[in-house]
Amino acid sequence: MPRRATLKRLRAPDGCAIDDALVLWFPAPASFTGEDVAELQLTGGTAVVAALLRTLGDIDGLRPAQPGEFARRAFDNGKLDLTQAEGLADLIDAETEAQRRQALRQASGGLKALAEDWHARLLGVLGETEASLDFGEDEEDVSARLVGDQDAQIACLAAEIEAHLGRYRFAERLRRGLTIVLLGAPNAGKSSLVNALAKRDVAIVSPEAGTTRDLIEVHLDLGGVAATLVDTAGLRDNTAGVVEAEGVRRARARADDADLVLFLCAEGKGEDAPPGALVVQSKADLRPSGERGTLRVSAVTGEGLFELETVLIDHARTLTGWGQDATITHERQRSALAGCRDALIEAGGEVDAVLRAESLRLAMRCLGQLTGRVNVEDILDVVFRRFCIGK
Ligand SMILES: Nc1nc2c(c(=O)[nH]1)N(C=O)[C@@H](CNc1ccc(C(=O)N[C@@H](CCC(=O)O)C(=O)O)cc1)CN2
Repeated sequence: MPRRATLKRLRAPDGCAIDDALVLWFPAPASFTGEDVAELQLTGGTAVVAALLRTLGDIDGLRPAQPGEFARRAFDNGKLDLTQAEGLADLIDAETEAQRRQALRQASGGLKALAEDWHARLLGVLGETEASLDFGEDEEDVSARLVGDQDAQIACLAAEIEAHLGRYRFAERLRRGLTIVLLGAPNAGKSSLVNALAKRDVAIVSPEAGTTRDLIEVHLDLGGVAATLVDTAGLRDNTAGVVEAEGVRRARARADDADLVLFLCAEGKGEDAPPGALVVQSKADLRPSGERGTLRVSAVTGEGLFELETVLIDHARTLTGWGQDATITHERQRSALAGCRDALIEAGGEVDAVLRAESLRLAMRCLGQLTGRVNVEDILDVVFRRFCIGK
């Protein structure tokens, strides 16, 4: 029965029972891929699955799907556009609430709908531009009025796209997760803080300065935003050996690329913190209470940890444009849309109707690349390779 779960005994060709399974039958075109799809939901277990795969493998024309093959077929059959396929891959990878929401919006066609609206409007302007080519000299008034109208429409489209492009940076950070690098002198208590924030022992701590040599990463969920906290070797110039020196070099390199640097200091006010770093005073239990406004934590007593987490969540949300519902989340999407915007700006400044029409067609081609409407085999490979087996 189409689209109904039915309990069936599965048998090998020789009649031997394999399993009692739920069978779902999705006749084309109402399926995920748009093709006929049969789903077998087995009891589970290694031997059951192996027996079924053996039996299916003996059937001519059947083979296991490649990674991304289901999504690719759905795309080829018009069930998904490229931005939806990207959203789906992100949804599968999503680890936090904000990532899930952003990915689901894209998977359910948020960007596709915008692109289709832009495409329809572009087509309208292009049609008018081409029509104005047919006006003669004696109809100059009409043609001038039409050009003014087209200019307004083109400028409006370019501005709308620009506004979406402006939020890309935030959405991209949210999708891949933030990198927060912890810097500070040896023995400032960085590893203890990492363990306290991770709420488990991930980094080795000892009273010995220079314990952490290589980078240690922990994943945090900062109020729905995914972040990787990187514990580093303490910064000192007279390192104990080549291994520690390399650790310090790596720490600085990671900090240069970080979205946020936390500078931890056990003494003083962090005067030697790099510019833009968030300064945190550690070992608060051993210090006289400091001035108001400075973040003070103690991994021993837990003092200040809640406040630090609150500040980190605040930063994480600011860095990822919390509540902005950005639509462009991948560099591929950004560059296609930037091309579209550039072509629109070009078209807007163009007085010659033939050249203007040419730029408008280029803008439409860029939109086609965004959604995959334009056939671009190399782009498709990159997008669908990301999926795991069975999707
Ligand atoms: N059993 C099962 N659960 C699953 C999936 C699946 O493939 N199988 N999915 C796999 O990702 C997700 C659901 N995604 C799906 C997307 C589209 C269709 C589908 O049949 N689409 C048809 C009909 C739509 C409708 O009736 O509204 C279509 O688009 O024409 C099914 C599942 C999550 N859960």
